[in-house]
Amino acid sequence: MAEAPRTVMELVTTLGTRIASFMFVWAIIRQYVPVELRRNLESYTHRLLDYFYPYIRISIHEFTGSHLKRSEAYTSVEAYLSTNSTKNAKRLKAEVGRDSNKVSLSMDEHERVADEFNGVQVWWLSSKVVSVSRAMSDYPEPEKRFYRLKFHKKHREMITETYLEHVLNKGKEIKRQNKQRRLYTNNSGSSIKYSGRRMWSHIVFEHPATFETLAMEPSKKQEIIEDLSTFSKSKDYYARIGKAWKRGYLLYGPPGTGKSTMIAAMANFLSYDIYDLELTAVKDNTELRMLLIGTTSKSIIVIEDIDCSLELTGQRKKKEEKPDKGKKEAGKEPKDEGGSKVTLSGLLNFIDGLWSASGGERIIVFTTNYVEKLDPALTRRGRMDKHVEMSYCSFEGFKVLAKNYLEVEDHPAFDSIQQLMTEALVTPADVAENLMHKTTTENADVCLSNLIRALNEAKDLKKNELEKLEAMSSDKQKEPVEVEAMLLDQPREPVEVEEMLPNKQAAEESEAVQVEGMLLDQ
Ligand SMILES: Nc1ncnc2c1ncn2[C@@H]1O[C@H](COP(=O)(O)OP(=O)(O)OP(=O)(O)O)[C@@H](O)[C@H]1O
Ligand SMILES: [Mg+2]
Repeated sequence: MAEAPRTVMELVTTLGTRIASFMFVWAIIRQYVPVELRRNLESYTHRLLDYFYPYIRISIHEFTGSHLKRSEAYTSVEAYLSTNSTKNAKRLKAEVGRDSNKVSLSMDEHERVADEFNGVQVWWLSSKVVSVSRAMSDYPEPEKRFYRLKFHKKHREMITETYLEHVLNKGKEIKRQNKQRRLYTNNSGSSIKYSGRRMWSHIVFEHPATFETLAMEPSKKQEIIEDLSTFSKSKDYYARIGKAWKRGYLLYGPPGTGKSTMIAAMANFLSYDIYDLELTAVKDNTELRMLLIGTTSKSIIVIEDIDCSLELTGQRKKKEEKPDKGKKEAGKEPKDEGGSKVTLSGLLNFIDGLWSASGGERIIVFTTNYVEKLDPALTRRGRMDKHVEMSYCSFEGFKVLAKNYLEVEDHPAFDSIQQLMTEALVTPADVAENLMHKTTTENADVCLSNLIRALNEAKDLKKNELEKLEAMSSDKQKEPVEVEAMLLDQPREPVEVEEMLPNKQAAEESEAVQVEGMLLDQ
């Protein structure tokens, strides 16, 4: 037992003597051997050491070449190691990135962390080189920081081919998630210089909507979440089948059912930027193409209220002169004379992905209150891959809103609300409006009774409308005679006659044929 300390002492002594001898010889070499020879000697020594040294080292420098731009590989490794090092490293540094609002942690200089990939152990070291002239110069060079990866040489192939790619991809993903997202809008046509990004102006996108706070059928919500996450992981799949990596969503439903909220939730879920494309401000197809080329990868391109945007709805547009019930505000009506010359075919080309030869994932979302007004060419499958109906509020939807707005998951008023919701049509926006505190003294009980009152009102309204419709349909029995009389007085296009009929949809099926027949007879 007494042997052990003596052996250790001997070892230390021997090692000390060897180091001292080496230092002595090295000092003599430095002093008497010419620089050129010394360099050669160093190089041979490194080669000799490398021959016996079983590890390979790869350095990734912060700045490469003469550019003062940080290397993307370095920042990706930094981001990749941030998660690993927060768990394992003892010395960390905290920074807030230029495009981020979060504090990000990374390894401090000369810190080392281990990582494991497919059962193989690797080590990362963070280090820096300080230039000798740095301290004396008036314009000091920046410190040259780098990461060094060390692994056993028997894993060379796996590390260089698979692990490094994994690190860079993972790092890019983390960087993107930490980045502040942006909401871009297209500038007015006249001021556009056709130079990519200048066509878009942006603000920081900070919408708090998430799928968790979105009120909609749970199974439908889950389907969308899965669709989005499959899409975002399908780079290789899209490349294999030769399709542009994009996905089209058509969101339709009455105002206030959460179409815009859903877009924000999608952007937050995928950490994508949003490009809100105002088609009425786009001069022509060329400008549309330039705008789209100016969008970045991993973004959602949104065209809201597509039915109100330009002459995209084909022939039927001319027929829809009368604003329907619940139609958009005046400001959202299409701009016509002298405005945009974007055509349906221009837009279809864009959706078909001809422009997106530059690759990169993009989601295109159209929203509309009137899906039936859109040209079928615009909505056919393959162009708009997913059609999502955003509908009136269900009881499940209400429960999500009650949790968001009141932090209430159960309440005695829920039973009557559930019953009323089967009898009245209200949008999630209506429900949200009632659940929101109007004063500081309003509590959950008050908000829920407000909602019950609103539901009762909606129920009465629905009842009155039904009664009116019934009255109208009984009047309709006399109509063919009246219409025939009008037609004899003043012949019209069959379409216009259809417009005059109340309850147009039902009339289309049962009576349009009859009226057209009458016209032909004339
Ligand atoms: N499904 C929903 N889940 C959660 N909140 C909703 C939902 N639908 C509407 N809201 C609330 O109502 C407000 C209006 O909704 P939103 O703007 O998303 O409706 P929209 O369908 O886009 O309407 P429009 O057709 O008029 O553009 C939102 O700010 C949100 O607070
Ligand atoms: Mg909207």
